[in-house]
Amino acid sequence: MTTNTDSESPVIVATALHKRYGRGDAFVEAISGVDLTASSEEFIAVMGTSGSGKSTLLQLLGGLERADSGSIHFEGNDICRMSDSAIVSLRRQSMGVVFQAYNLMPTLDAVDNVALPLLLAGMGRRTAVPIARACLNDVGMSHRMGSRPAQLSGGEQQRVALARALVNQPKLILADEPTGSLDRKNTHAVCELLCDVASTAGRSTIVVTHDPAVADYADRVLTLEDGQIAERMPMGQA
Ligand SMILES: Nc1ncnc2c1ncn2[C@@H]1O[C@H](COP(=O)(O)OP(=O)(O)OP(=O)(O)O)[C@@H](O)[C@H]1O
Repeated sequence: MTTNTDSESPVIVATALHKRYGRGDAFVEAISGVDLTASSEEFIAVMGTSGSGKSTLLQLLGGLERADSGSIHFEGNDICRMSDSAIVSLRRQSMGVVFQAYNLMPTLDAVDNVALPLLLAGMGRRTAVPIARACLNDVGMSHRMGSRPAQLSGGEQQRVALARALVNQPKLILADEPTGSLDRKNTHAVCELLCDVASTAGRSTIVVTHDPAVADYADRVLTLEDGQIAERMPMGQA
């Protein structure tokens, strides 16, 4: 059970974000004055037409792209004012990122793919592998721990990618079209998993999606239009 304080405390707060690509006359205002607060245990879906800035927003929140102005407060830091190396450490420690293209290492089996972030963070294999196994178990992949990505279906690969995103017990999960290449059944299975992992105290989950079926699982849907938040809809009114 969660207290009000838990569910109301923000995990990440982005203020007045702007991001422009290109220069001179040939620029695109990808994000134009976005404010976003994500609370503990909140599952936010970001929707909007192609080119409206969804992926850019997610990349800014994850520190994968730099904002031109604004601030992003997360874990006591302003990501917009951190060095690249500090952002990489913060992401490794406290964020889990999932993409439509699962980005799994083709030569590694599922366990080693999931253990990789821990190994990169300096953890020894003996400690990392049991944690990776537990995460694979959590996403229903305990029977395919020794399989390499090419031996797994799209839905299974996405489960492994989700397990990898969860292995560092992140405060923030950022997912860009995590169900984009999945069929209905696997889409719902991955959404159920995302809902489960989203309901962890101190954690926010932000998912970019075109799929209304995914948005149905969210606590809140933000719609981007030309780099700005057009609507804020509590679920049930979407
Ligand atoms: N690296 C880049 N260089 C130049 N322009 C970019 C770059 N990345 C994105 N853009 C532009 O910024 C705008 C927002 O792109 P973004 O990928 O964030 O949109 P999106 O809503 O995620 O689109 P989609 O749903 O098609 O993935 C688009 O006009 C896009 O062309």
